[in-house]
Amino acid sequence: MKETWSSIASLMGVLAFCQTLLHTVFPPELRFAFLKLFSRIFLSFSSYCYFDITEIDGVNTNELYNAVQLYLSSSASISGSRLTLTRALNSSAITFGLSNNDVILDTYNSIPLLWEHVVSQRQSQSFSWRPLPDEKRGFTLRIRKKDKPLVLASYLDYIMDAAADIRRKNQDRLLYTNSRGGSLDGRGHPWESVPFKHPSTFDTLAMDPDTKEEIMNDLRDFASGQSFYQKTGRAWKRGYLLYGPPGTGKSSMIAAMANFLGYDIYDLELTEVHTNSELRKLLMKTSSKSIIVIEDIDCSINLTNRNAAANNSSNSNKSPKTRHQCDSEMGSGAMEETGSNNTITLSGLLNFTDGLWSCCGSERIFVFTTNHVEKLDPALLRSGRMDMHIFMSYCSFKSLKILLKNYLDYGEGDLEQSVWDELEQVVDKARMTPADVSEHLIKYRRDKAKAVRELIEVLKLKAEMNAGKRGLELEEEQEQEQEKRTLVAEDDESKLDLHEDGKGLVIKENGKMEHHHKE
Ligand SMILES: Nc1ncnc2c1ncn2[C@@H]1O[C@H](COP(=O)(O)OP(=O)(O)OP(=O)(O)O)[C@@H](O)[C@H]1O
Ligand SMILES: [Mg+2]
Repeated sequence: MKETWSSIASLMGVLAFCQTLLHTVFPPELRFAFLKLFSRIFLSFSSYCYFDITEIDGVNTNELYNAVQLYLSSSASISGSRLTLTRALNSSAITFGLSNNDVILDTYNSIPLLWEHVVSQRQSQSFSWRPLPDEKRGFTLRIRKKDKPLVLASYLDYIMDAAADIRRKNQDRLLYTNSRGGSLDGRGHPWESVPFKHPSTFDTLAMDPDTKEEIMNDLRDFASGQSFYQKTGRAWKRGYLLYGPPGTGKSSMIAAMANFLGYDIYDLELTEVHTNSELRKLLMKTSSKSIIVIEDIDCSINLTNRNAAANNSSNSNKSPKTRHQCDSEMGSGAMEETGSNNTITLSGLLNFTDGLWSCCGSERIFVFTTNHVEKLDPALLRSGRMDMHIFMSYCSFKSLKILLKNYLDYGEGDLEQSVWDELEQVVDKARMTPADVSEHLIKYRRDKAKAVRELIEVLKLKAEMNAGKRGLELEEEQEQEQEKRTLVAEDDESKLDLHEDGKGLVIKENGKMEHHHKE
């Protein structure tokens, strides 16, 4: 018995010695290693496993941390009573997040997941190339061990996607331009961006409501059609061609599309791009969920001569050549044809929108605008390339109603029926663009009644002018017809005409008639 006690006492002594040794002799790193060992033993008996997602991973910012933060900020079931509020640069919305050391319960496929936001003070820094924040932040995810495969397989991807969506919704759209052509900046980007705050929406757009609805449905189907595009083996992209006279709302429509879908816009200035490969580079640097716009496509490039273009492109594909070589090979004829020393070709552009390269991202919309659709090559118009052709026309009665509602807040019952009738009668004949009409409404918007009166006057005037013009055109046409007829008659007279008229032979030559009586 005495021996047992003495052995216990000696064991205690050893333990106490170990503890003192641990605190005095062993450096903190070793103590930390011991603690880690103990926690590992503890965890091996626990039915949970833990994932740490730290804010800074080595020297890089951990993207997953930001994504989790955003994702959790969208969750309404935050348990803590203290929330952190943030507003990012260029953002119009405020997001809230978990406060320090707060927890939140999430469920995914009916599996419970517990998130904890762990914040601790960073120990005084040794030398570092990059100063680190004073606080060490991270999320710890606790899940049941048996759910681990599912979380690793899809939950984290789901969080990344959800965070990207939230970011897009919170952040203002961006408008990118390639003002430097296709050349790259210091960070290897060919695009420059500015926040895009165009107020145009489908509500403010004056056009036929049925067409508008059709376009909106088309966009909706496109944005939610990932599985459809995958199933049918098509690249997830769509092309729209907007055509019509200047001031009919083509650019406004693009802005409305971007605002409707929450996409960024890449405004491609084709005249600044010099080669097909530059064009391809630009395409590769566009992000998904974006609208790539080429305005006034008929003015940007000579798009009518596809064969010549194809030859040029195949020439330039054979071996890399300098611009100078290429230009001299193209010869002055080609230069005159394109109007500049641009070597972008129609086939290059078609590859850009349609070829294999167009699939290097997904969920992208191409929009081309033109005032002269008849000038475009049929290759550009064939279906599959430009899926929807949208004609933006002069202001119709339906469009006018939208403009009156938006600018003057005049609905159906706010004006007398006779006024509506008057407007309806003249608006089509006036052939005024929505831009002209809205200019008028803005001018007199302080006096609404006057605005409508003035508008009717202008519409009538334009309608008369058009009718006059049409009258003049008709007169001109008639005159021309008359001239033609007289020319034909003169022509007929100049011919030799022989016929009998009962009394004898009549010879008609160059307008002169001779009678030869029968003997
Ligand atoms: N359909 C429309 N609905 C509402 N506003 C319009 C419409 N069309 C034109 N506007 C007004 O006219 C202005 C010019 O329109 P916009 O720039 O969209 O015309 P566009 O068709 O792109 O012309 P262009 O062919 O010259 O580029 C816009 O700022 C907008 O206020
Ligand atoms: Mg425009």
